[in-house]
Amino acid sequence: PGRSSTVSIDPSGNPSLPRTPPYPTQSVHTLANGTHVRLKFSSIFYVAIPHTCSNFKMMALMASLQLDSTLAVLCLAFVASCIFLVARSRKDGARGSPPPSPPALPVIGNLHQLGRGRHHRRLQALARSYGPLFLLRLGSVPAVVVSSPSLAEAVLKTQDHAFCSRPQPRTARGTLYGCRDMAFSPYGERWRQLRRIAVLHLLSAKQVDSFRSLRQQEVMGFVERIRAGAREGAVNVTELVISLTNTVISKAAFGNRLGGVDPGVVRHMMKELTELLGTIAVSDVFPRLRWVDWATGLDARISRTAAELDRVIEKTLAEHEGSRGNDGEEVHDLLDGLLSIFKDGDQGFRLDRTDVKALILDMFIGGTDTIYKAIEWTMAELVKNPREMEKVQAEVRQVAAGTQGGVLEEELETMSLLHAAMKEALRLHPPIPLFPHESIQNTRLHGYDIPAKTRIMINAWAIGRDSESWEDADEFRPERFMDRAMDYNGKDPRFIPFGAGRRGCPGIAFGMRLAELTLANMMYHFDWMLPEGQDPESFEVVESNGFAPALQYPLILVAKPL
Ligand code: HEM
Repeated sequence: PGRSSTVSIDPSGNPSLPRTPPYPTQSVHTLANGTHVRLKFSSIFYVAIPHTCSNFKMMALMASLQLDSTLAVLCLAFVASCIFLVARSRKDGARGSPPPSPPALPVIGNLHQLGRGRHHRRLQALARSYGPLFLLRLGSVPAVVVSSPSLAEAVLKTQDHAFCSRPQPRTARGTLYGCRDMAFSPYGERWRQLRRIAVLHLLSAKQVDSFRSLRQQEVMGFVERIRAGAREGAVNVTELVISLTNTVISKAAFGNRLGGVDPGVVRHMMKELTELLGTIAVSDVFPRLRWVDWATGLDARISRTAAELDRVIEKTLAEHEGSRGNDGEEVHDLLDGLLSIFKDGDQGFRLDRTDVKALILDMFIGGTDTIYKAIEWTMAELVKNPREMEKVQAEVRQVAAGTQGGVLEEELETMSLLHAAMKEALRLHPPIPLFPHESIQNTRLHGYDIPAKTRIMINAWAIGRDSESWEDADEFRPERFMDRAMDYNGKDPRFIPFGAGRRGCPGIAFGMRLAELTLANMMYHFDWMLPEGQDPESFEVVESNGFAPALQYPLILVAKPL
């Protein structure tokens, strides 16, 4: 008594029942123990009871049997649908919902769509058709291309915990001690420790400051070489700038203690290393075809370069170890700094000898090509836009007026037009136009599923020319940076020549101090023009081929001393 239960059975299961109810909507029965039972028939569902059953117990039994079998059918259907759904979701999980992708060819996938260089341009064109996030299959390797500021922000900042690793290409594994360096290291505790050491001990503001007189001295020498060259005719600016940046990096890393190795050999080795690192090995895109790298001679080239590099660095290391302590333990160069951590450790982390060598190579890889390209591109754009050059020159000459010997580093701070011209050149020509990351876990980006270990290529070049972010995006207009508090740190995803987030470039200060000081002195000491027969309108600022292009032809200019 007081308790009731409802049993509903759809009569449509029994087609012999008419749909309109000729049945009572309720009936009351008294059971053998005297309990009264009120049986309600829902107005929607009717209990299907064969006419032959007059006894209530029999009716109840029949009803419960029907119920049981219906429930059993329902349960079976439910379990079956669950199995189906789980199976489907597993299948979907494996495939997920991938980003859109251009049609791929069998075996090579989308490799043919990358072209033979200037990949950033081809990828920008593909982004126009497939959107700012699309998937390529490079041989058997999936790679997602990111081409808009908002997606770059997601990859480099908001979701950078998922996208903070790097692929380890064959050439980097072969030359950088199995990617024991920082730049190519997979994300993890080792990378964190290396990064901390690099940021605190190699590239900190204090360390960068400590190289001030080195920069000043080398830039003065550079000015003198231009002056000497100008007396002969036009000057090969590219060559002189490359030589300057190499010398500064080499002296910052090793001082003058090269262990008897000729500076020219160091320069040659680093050139070979950067060239190799810009090479895509067949096994990078077809991991099963390792033998092709051997057959094409790439393996031999990698081994030769690695052995030669190791020999050179071992010699400089030996000389540094020999001279340690002879000068009152004063740290002079980056290798000295690394050796003290090798010997004494740092916050419980001790570098081994291979770590020291790999980290010092990172300084060369990071700094050599990038700084010279930043200077070369800015100079080329200023020559192409003489009115902008005049404005920068006027500012530099006014700020540094009366300074003996040229522009000093402390004077750079107030040269806002110079900074703006440099930023504008880096927006149009980021020295690393496409930089790679790798996902470390399955994740979702922009509504698409990205599996772990997918390569992510950030097209900084396309982002710098995004027409929604930049008016007349292909024009060189430094004034657009005059009233924007946009810096190199990547906080604004529209401008990321140095990347951003936890893998962002740690060498910004090191690189830009040298680049700005060099450019300021070029502006201060000389008037620049194209050689006779060329004019700014017909002068084309064209990229070379390759993964990280420079100017297609060396920049040859006439320098008129002030
Ligand atoms: C104009 C000069 C430079 C430019 C445009 C530049 C650009 C970049 C870019 C785009 C990245 C990748 C960022 C990312 O993945 O989010 C990077 C990483 C890196 N750069 Fe630079 N760089 C410059 C100068 C330097 C210098 C002078 C050094 C060292 C002396 C350096 C050392 C590194 C290192 C070690 C990394 C790897 C960081 C990591 O993976 O944790 N860079 N740089």
